[in-house]
Amino acid sequence: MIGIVDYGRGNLRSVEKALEKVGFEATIMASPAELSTVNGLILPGVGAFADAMQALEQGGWIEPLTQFARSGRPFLGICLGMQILFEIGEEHGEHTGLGLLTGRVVKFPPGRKVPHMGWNSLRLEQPSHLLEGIPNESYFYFVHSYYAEPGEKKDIVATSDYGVVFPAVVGKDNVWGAQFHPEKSSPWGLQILTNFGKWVNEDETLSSHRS
Ligand SMILES: NC(=O)CC[C@H](N)C(=O)O
Repeated sequence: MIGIVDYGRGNLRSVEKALEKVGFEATIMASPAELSTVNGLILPGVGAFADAMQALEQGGWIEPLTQFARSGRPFLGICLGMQILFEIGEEHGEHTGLGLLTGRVVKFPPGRKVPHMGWNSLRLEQPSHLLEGIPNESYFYFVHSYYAEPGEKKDIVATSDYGVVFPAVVGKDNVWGAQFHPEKSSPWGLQILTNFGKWVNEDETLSSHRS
């Protein structure tokens, strides 16, 4: 079972529907107490960095999400949900993120229209389970004005180019993020959700972290 974190800032239904479409059961979770019942987690997000972190804090999510990431179970952040995986966000001042990945989230430099909105292609930087079967240069749907600058280059799995080459997919161990919206990026976004769902089903860390 895949949990979708409901902290009042997400495109929850579209993520749930997309997962169902590709044959995976998902549950929208309004409380961190439910984290013990899921084998994989999706953190969606729409809006501003600090506001999302505040909403997570108010909902009592921060420590439980950190524990979940430590448990080794698959964790995927989408769009703003990916950005807040990092240590610092520069949207409207500097704000602390979840710090599950090292690095910061910065604004696109002047000279291009923001938000970067619409379809853009992906360049695969390294092989990964999450992007298995995704051809190089396939298109995904983006809406964002900020992008991640990971502290570790090896966490960059795929990039896109919007005048500046930025990470479109990041990942380290079990913690992954997509700057685009896989749930709105048929057909290849659905392939990514399929890969994630398969990974969740194959993962066996839940039983050892259930206590
Ligand atoms: N679409 C969004 O919610 C954007 C997330 C973030 N505020 C950004 O601009 O990058």
